[in-house]
Amino acid sequence: MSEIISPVITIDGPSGAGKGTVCQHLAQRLGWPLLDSGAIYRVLALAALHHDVSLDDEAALVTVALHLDVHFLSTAEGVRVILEGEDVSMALRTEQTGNAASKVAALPGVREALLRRQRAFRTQPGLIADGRDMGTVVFPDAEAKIFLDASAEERALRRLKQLQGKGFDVNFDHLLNEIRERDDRDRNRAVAPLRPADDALVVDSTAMTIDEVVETIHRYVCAKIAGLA
Ligand SMILES: Nc1ncnc2c1ncn2[C@@H]1O[C@H](COP(=O)(O)OP(=O)(O)O)[C@@H](O)[C@H]1O
Ligand SMILES: Nc1ccn([C@@H]2O[C@H](COP(=O)(O)OP(=O)(O)O)[C@@H](O)[C@H]2O)c(=O)n1
Repeated sequence: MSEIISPVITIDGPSGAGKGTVCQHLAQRLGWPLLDSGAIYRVLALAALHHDVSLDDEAALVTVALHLDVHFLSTAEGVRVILEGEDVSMALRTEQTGNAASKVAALPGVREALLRRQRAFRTQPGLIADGRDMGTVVFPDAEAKIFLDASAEERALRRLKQLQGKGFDVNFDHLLNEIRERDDRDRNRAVAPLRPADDALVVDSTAMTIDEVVETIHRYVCAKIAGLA
């Protein structure tokens, strides 16, 4: 009996480009589940801190990655992330955690250790995968690949408003520096660097509203799935 391979839509791009927002809209429209791969790297960074593992100790981080005890719970208020029985949903979204995630994500052994866990999210009727290397490494056979970008200044502004809305005390210059530092690390690492897949649609959202981005990507994805694009 031949195995049925579920379709995947990948949305990759730098921090603050709008990947999570677009993925949530697509998930609602298509009724497909989501993989937030960045959350897995963030959880690993938090687990390392909990266990006093240094963010450059590759061997110890691989062990933590292989035994990660994490659950993603869908609730009316959104997804709650439970690490080793503790709700870490708030700590997960800080820029410090994002920065720590990008340090552990640069280590080849860590990426290899998390590959199978990410691929296991592939399911019927299809998967929407959000990250940095979804279209290039994790799901190279995806049906539709999108690389969503925006200027660093626009992304820092979006992040500022988003974090302020959640009650975090943040500052634009600091966020811009952190975004640039993280972009640099993600784009220049040796394994699975942040870059568009050769067959990705590149969307620059700097001057686009959320609705415009969602419409553009939804239209492209539908055409791809129907075999028209
Ligand atoms: N095109 C857009 N214009 C204005 N704000 C946007 C746009 N896309 C996303 N945002 C906002 O920017 C913030 C970051 O978006 P998010 O989807 O979390 O980005 P990412 O997942 O790429 O890091 C959110 O508050 C979101 O509402
Ligand atoms: N597929 C992925 C997803 C995230 N990451 C790393 O994890 C960090 C946090 O990812 P994220 O998607 O949660 O970050 P934001 O785009 O939400 O800021 C990124 O800066 C990357 O270094 C990765 O290397 N590969």
